[in-house]
Amino acid sequence: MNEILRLETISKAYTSGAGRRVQVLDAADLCVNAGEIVGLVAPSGAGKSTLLHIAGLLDNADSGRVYISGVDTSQQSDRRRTATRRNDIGFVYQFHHLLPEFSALENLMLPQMANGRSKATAEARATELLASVGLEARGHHRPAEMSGGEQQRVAFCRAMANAPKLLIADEPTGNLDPETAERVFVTLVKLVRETGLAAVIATHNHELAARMDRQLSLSGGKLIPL
Ligand SMILES: Nc1ncnc2c1ncn2[C@@H]1O[C@H](COP(=O)(O)OP(=O)(O)OP(=O)(O)O)[C@@H](O)[C@H]1O
Repeated sequence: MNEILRLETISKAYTSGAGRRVQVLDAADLCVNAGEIVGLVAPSGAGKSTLLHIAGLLDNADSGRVYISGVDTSQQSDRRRTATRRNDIGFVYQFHHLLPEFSALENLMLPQMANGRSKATAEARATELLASVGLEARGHHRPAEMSGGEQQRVAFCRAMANAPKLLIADEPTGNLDPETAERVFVTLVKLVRETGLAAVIATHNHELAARMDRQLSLSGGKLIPL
């Protein structure tokens, strides 16, 4: 088994403005292998986004450890962890967050060039990625010139642009009508399967979650199988 993500006894609490302490995660454990898609289905406020932010190295846990490909990121410097996040983790959110003034191709080239790829190499990969989601004809369109489903497929490609090992997706189809959500979800699964990524996908959609390899929920701050 090629373990990509391991969370060990992750705890996180927030203190509200009124001084009330909310223990969102309480010694949560998770292990995801390469090629595995894990669905995270839990009620609103259960802590899905908090967990994904910690797993994606966007936020720190109060205690516990996050391993990416066996490396304990809790022991890394901030700089090193930022590099791990940029190189090894791709993110998809409910809203596409593409840069509005740039074309689809440019949106896929920029993160690669920021990681040191040449313009020509970045463009070749961007073109290949767009073709893999059936959007070869949309490369020169800006986000506003594409449908919601197309925008989200470009966002998936952007998450894959730097060939990450781990994909973190927070409600990736939450903003789409059911039919488009279905089509976009199929594309996401195809991309993940082709690349052998490990993926953690939070969704409110039980039907989509049922088609992932494993489904987990959050209860009392812990991850439990569904
Ligand atoms: N910065 C913060 N300060 C205080 N409380 C917070 C903060 N961020 C999140 N919370 C609280 O932590 C809990 C978990 O939030 P989180 O966003 O992780 O839930 P979620 O499961 O992703 O919810 P949703 O499905 O509605 O997006 C909620 O009760 C939320 O109000």
